[in-house]
Amino acid sequence: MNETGTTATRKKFTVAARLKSFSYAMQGIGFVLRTQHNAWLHLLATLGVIMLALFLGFTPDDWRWLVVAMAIVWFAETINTAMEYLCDVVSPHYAEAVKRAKDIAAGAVLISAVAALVVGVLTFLPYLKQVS
Ligand SMILES: Nc1ncnc2c1ncn2[C@@H]1O[C@H](COP(=O)(O)OP(=O)(O)OP(=O)(O)O)[C@@H](O)[C@H]1O
Repeated sequence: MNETGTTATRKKFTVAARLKSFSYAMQGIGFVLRTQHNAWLHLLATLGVIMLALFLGFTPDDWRWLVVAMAIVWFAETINTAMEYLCDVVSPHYAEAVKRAKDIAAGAVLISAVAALVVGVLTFLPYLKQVS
């Protein structure tokens, strides 16, 4: 441990190190996209929603809602995946506490998806009324 009470060592700030850090984060997102079936569904929904919003000519205000709604789902999904991997390291075999942790993290994804759905419906509704 260092003087800040963490195991992280104090490193000098460099642009190269920040770029490397960014590339690790991109590797994490890439891994989630390649391996998580739920992420494939989120990706499909994200692309569908973006295309529909472009077609309907969303205002910047409405894009804001859409971006926030999509971001919370991706945020929850990536954290959930990280949690699952961590749980498997902590306890590769069945453990009641691991089941609780994984199910609660999955619940967070569900909450975010339902919230995004409500935001999406409320944002799209006025446009769809105009079209019909
Ligand atoms: N090591 C473990 N100990 C206890 N329970 C576990 C463990 N691994 C998974 N579980 C539980 O078993 C159930 C099924 O797990 P699984 O990971 O297959 O869930 P899933 O959400 O269907 O998977 P995926 O997200 O890959 O589609 C969940 O309730 C999960 O919490």
